[in-house]
Amino acid sequence: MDFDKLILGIDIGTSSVKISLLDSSTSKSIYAKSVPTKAKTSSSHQKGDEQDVFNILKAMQECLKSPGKIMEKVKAIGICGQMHGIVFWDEQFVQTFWDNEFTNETKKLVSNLYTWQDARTDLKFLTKLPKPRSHLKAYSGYGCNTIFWLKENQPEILSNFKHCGTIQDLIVSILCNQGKPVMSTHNAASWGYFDVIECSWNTDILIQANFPVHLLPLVVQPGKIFGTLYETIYHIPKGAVVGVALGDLQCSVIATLTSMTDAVINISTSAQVAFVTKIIEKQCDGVEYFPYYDNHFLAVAASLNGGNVLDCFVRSVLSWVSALGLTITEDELWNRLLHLPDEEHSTPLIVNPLIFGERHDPTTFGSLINVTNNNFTLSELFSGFCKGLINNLLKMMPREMLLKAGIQRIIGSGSVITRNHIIKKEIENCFNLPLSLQMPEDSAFGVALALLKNNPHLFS
Ligand SMILES: Nc1ncnc2c1ncn2[C@@H]1O[C@H](COP(=O)(O)OP(=O)(O)O)[C@@H](O)[C@H]1O
Ligand SMILES: O=C(CO)[C@@H](O)[C@H](O)[C@H](O)[C@H](O)COP(=O)(O)O
Repeated sequence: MDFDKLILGIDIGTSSVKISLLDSSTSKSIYAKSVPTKAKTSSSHQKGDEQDVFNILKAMQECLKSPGKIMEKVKAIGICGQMHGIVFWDEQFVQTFWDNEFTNETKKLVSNLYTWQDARTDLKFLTKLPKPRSHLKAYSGYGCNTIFWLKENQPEILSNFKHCGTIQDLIVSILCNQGKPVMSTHNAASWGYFDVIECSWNTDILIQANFPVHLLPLVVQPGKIFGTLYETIYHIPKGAVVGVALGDLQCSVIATLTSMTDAVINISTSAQVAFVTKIIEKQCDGVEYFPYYDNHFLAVAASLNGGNVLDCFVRSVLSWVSALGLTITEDELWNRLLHLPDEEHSTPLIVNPLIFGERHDPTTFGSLINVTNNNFTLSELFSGFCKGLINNLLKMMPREMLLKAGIQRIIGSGSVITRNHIIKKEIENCFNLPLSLQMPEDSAFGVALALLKNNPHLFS
């Protein structure tokens, strides 16, 4: 088929980088690819969660290499990714990508990515911080709180680097070869201390608390263009337009939502239930209102327990297998777990899977209930974890809240839903609404679609 104008969407997820090529004349995805980043790296803090930026860039390069000559048709590039996290860099670092020089020397020009799972800012630390002037609270793993912690404990990180942003902001800067980032409200709101209504950082509050406000990027509305591609790479022509980076959460919704009566459940490393609304309701524990588009918000129950919990379970089983002197590959174990026969027990095993706590309740962790002499099996344990994840989402965003908002259907997206039949069935059971499924590269497709919708003139 001959395509005229393509839009490339890139999603920098917590576990993998995904790309999608969207045909601007049909708004359909014509190519998709996902590459695991394997970026988790050791942290100097016991509760830290850090990723190696080079591994993320390498996974992105592998994705970009794969479509080949068709990339010559790319007119615009949209980038989204994991929210809340923060990475620091120097002007020169951006250039190293273009010089193809990822050496130990260039490692000094960029920090690790401190992810949304970083829990070093514990409750004790958070209580010392000023209260943000925003309808959004600032939790552990949020960029501004991580800066507060670094200022007190590792000030050299703040003095060694000139710029900071989310990982997707860094990638936008790299592609345009401009060291200084510009952020969308999606990502700024995910850092905390940002007033979405005023579109401004809480600079006065932050200055009073001796926060290095000079590090905070300029913020613009989502849909704005940041710049253009600096040089031709992977057949993508120099000059292709690059949009300001967006949040993966918002992009997963843009990709899938067809009506205001739909809610979206996305499960990848994390898990969320969200719907679009114009009104910020009185907040209840676990539901936040993140900026979406055009004065609309996303009411979101964002759980810290998603695919990462199943990953943790798989790793535990792998370590038991190895302790017994046996072997099984990780892929084979996933495959077996996803195809174990269903079991019926008069007393089913109940798994409360809160391995990572929740933002609104960070000190309550997981538990097993109703263990009997016949239900403590691999099948019951795995399906218990899967079901527990959905029951936890339901607790955070009750069905009544969805019905009150006029929601009539749930759209399921993210690789963990599309690959896991237990999770699909439990969503239908728990939420008791029709479920429609979308492809796993949803956010990469969504960020490309957002560029098309916000800048139709570029593709006419
Ligand atoms: N081989 C596998 N088979 C099925 N599921 C897997 C496999 N490997 C990882 N997963 C699940 O996929 C999740 C990551 O999904 P992914 O879409 O790559 O995440 P993200 O968008 O956060 O980068 C993991 O947390 C894990 O639950
Ligand atoms: O944490 C929130 C929102 O508060 C999430 O919805 C948001 O999507 C974050 O970016 C995720 O935590 C990371 O996404 P993913 O890698 O699990 O796809």
